[in-house]
Amino acid sequence: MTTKYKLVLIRHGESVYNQQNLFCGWHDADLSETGINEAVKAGKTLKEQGYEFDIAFTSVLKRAIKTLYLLQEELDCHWLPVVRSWRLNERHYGALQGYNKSETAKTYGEDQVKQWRRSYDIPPPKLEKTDSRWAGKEAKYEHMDQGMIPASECLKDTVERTLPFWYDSIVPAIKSGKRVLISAHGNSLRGLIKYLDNMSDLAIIDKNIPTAMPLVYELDENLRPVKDYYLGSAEEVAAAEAKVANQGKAK
Ligand SMILES: O=C(O)[C@@H](CO)OP(=O)(O)O
Repeated sequence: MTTKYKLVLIRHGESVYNQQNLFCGWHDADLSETGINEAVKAGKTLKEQGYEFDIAFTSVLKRAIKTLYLLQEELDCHWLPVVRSWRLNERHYGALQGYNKSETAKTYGEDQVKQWRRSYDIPPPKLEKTDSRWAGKEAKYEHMDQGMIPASECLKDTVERTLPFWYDSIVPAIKSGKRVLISAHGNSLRGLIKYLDNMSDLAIIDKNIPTAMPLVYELDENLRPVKDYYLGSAEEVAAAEAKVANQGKAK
């Protein structure tokens, strides 16, 4: 297999919800100061390593949009066409959104929290339409088919709504020779990676994505991965992955 295309994926920088260890999902949390710095650092790394892009894709959540903008600042490519879609949003965390992950582990147990966070097909408890956190109340989802607004999602649900966007919008861009950058979220990217790497439902459980660390996928002509790597040292990546995994511990 030889590399024909390079795709760069990045999870947004640390958000204020990540900082406070709260389940975030579709809540539109902003970047924290650390998250801003992480995104700037990632932009500098891409610049130093000579990465250039022709198009970018992101979600409709500001932590991913702002991360992308900070990369554009560093790469001096503000002109880049940017396509935003709710289909790249974070996995919807249902009624858990806004709750502290460690506190939730203390109440329900670490195993239950790990199941909610990482099982492939068990969704967290649903959010009611009457709840003030219901996404249907937000302007950004006004034009969306209201029946598509999730009450909660497991990773399988997330994959099912992300892949149509991959096939319809991202694949044609890659195949037309455009250098693609995707700024998204821990779980929307885990879903995409599961698909690209053909990972089993069990294997994906232990995959955690660090904030704002560029992940390069080299793809062959059929868009199958030839290799993938983070633009960061192995130690840095391992520490950042462990940090994400440990967020669900009771502590
Ligand atoms: O809270 C969330 O929305 C996600 C990403 O921050 O968290 P987790 O890693 O627990 O799936």
